[in-house]
Amino acid sequence: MAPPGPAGAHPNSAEPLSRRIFRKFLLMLCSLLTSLYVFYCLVERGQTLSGPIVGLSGGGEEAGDPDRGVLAGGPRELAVWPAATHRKRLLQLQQRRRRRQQQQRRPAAPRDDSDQTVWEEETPGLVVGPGGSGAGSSVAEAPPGTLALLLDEGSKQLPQAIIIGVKKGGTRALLEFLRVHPDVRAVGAEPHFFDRSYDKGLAWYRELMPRTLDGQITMEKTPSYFVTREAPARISAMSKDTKLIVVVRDPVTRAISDYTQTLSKRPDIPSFESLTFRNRSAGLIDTSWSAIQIGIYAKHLEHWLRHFPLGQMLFVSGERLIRDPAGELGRVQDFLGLKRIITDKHFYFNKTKGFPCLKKAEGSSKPHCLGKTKGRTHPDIDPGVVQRLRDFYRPFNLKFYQMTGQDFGWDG
Ligand SMILES: Nc1ncnc2c1ncn2[C@@H]1O[C@H](COP(=O)(O)OS(=O)(=O)O)[C@@H](OP(=O)(O)O)[C@H]1O
Repeated sequence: MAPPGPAGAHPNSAEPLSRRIFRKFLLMLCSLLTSLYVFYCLVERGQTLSGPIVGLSGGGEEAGDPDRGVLAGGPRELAVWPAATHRKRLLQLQQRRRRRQQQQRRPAAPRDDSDQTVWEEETPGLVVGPGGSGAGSSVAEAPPGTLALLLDEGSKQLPQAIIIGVKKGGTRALLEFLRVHPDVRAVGAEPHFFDRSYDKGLAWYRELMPRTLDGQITMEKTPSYFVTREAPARISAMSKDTKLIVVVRDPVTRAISDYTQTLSKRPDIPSFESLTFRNRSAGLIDTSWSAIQIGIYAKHLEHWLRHFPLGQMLFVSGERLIRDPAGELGRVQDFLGLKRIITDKHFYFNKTKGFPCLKKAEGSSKPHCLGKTKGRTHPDIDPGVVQRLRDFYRPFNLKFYQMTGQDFGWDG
């Protein structure tokens, strides 16, 4: 018979000491293994959802940007939007790579009839200081393997949509605003392929394009296409499905804007009034002057409609693009089959500039207005000459309204 134990002692207290120690050891081992497993799972989850992204972004500009549904809050949002976040980061990396390529390709002697000279100044984040933008500094922190993998993603495509005009219509503003959309990738400079460089071939043209991922649209803008006779047939030969966007503006203001640009580069040119007329006393307009000729929209449109159905063209009002950029961007996103991501939350009116600006430009967290060559002060033009031009354009404008089914309101 075993000796009685102390009062209240456990019935198993008779168990040998070594066995009790072994049981305790087993228990501790189990808890240790469980903790290790839980810890491992947490680390795994963290890496899948945010590891490379957080590592690359170093904090990320997306935080608190509910518009894109990316990184709006904590782990729950990460769990919901990992693909979108990854994609956004890819975009930033690709953008940096594109900037490097564009800087290498910078045109040696820009022509004076386009905004090629200023696109760089107007392309947000191109000049990256020592600290770099959010995207810039993040690239430097990326593990080399990850970076190489990310930079190799996507491929260059011919554009599926082109802003074909019109010069001084507001084409740069439209492109810069559209680039905010995560599914739009656009070349910054004007390629001038279908008017000046067609002989270089489509492979050359494609090489100018940024890389895109599945579902992203490649775009470019060259406003002179709208008035280039060969452009409709050439674009149609590239793809009959190309979507065409035309930003139009009151042709009289457009002509003055065009003249103002030329004047800024060649201050010694004759006055607007004298260039307008072939014979001033007879009131005969000089339609061979490009500043006047470009504004006869109905005539140019006729050429396009021989190659493209009207439904494949979108006419954006340059005036509304200034008054209500989000409204016009809504129409453009619908036309391109894009989710309406760019909304009024993306814009603010900059009183100093006198134009709407972006709260955050593509790949940047800073506000961005277009450069000083956009929104120039126009010279005062003789009101009689302005009236004569209004009379000249009226029938063409009415024809253009009929053709497009849109009244742009330039004639009262
Ligand atoms: N948000 C914003 N900021 C600045 N400027 C704006 C904006 N939206 C439209 N615009 C108008 O765009 C006009 C220039 O048109 P483009 O970009 O098509 O010019 S260009 O053909 O590419 O040279 C430019 O013409 P000017 O005012 O004559 O300089 C502007 O009126």
